[in-house]
Amino acid sequence: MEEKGAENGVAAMAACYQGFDPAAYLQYNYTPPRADFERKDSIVPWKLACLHKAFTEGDVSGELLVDIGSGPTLYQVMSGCEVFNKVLLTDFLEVNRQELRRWLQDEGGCSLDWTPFLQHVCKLEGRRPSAWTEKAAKLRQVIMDIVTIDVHCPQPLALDALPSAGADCLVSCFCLESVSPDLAAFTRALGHIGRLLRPGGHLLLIGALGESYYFGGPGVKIPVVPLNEAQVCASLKESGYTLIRLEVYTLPQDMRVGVDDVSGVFFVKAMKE
Ligand SMILES: Nc1ncnc2c1ncn2[C@@H]1O[C@@H](CSCCNC[C@@H]2Cc3ccc([N+](=O)[O-])cc3CN2)[C@@H](O)[C@H]1O
Repeated sequence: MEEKGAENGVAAMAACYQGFDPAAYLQYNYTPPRADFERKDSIVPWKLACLHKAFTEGDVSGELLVDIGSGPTLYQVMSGCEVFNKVLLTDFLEVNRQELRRWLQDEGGCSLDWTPFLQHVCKLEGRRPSAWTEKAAKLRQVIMDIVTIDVHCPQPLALDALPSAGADCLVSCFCLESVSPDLAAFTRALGHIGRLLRPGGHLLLIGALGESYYFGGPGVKIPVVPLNEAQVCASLKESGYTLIRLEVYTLPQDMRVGVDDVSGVFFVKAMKE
């Protein structure tokens, strides 16, 4: 019976995602105030700083970085693209893969201008902001593919998507808790993506704390499993990771803009045992 329940929960979640609207989602979360590069307490600069530090502090290296559940966003690989010469983007929905492909092909039609994000990461790297064009070119050069993923499958990617050695590093932002009907499914998904990572490889995980829903488009209310820090740490341990660092950002009142009920954001750097 338990297995049947789990399958039904995952199928119901997949149905919720049919109304996901990448352009609306980007407007809700990746424009001011949540993406305001002039504000010290804005969420996106905090996330970019966590990722920059994690990718550049010396212990993360290798060939292949896989982004789990990319959605329609690119910010999560803007630091990693300087460390890995192969980056694989993944998402469950074709509409998101198409959004990413439009940026990759650089023929216009993207729903969001990523320039301010690229400029901010250049500043974090001590480069002049005008180097954003070089960073965009670097990103387009290292992204090898944009493929389908389902984190609820024990084998989340197609068998030929990865070399047999696995990925050297995984990054995943706001995906697992937003696609899992409950904590058990979240923990199982962590285990499934862990199988894509070589032993000793790193996981950089960003997610929502205390979130029970978010809008994936006008009127598209998607349920989320509300997590606290202790649950995140316990799930990582149970799924075969060693925690290196956990950082938490608490949303100021004016970052709560009605598109979700997030109370905080966690950043985890962990290593696969
Ligand atoms: N089975 C599956 N396997 C893999 N990916 C899947 C699956 N199902 C759906 N997906 C894929 O996963 C999805 C990823 S977007 C999920 C959005 N997460 C919640 C949202 C995000 C957000 C952003 C920023 C801030 N903030 O404070 O700045 C807060 C928040 C909290 N609300 C989507 O791309 C879908 O396409």
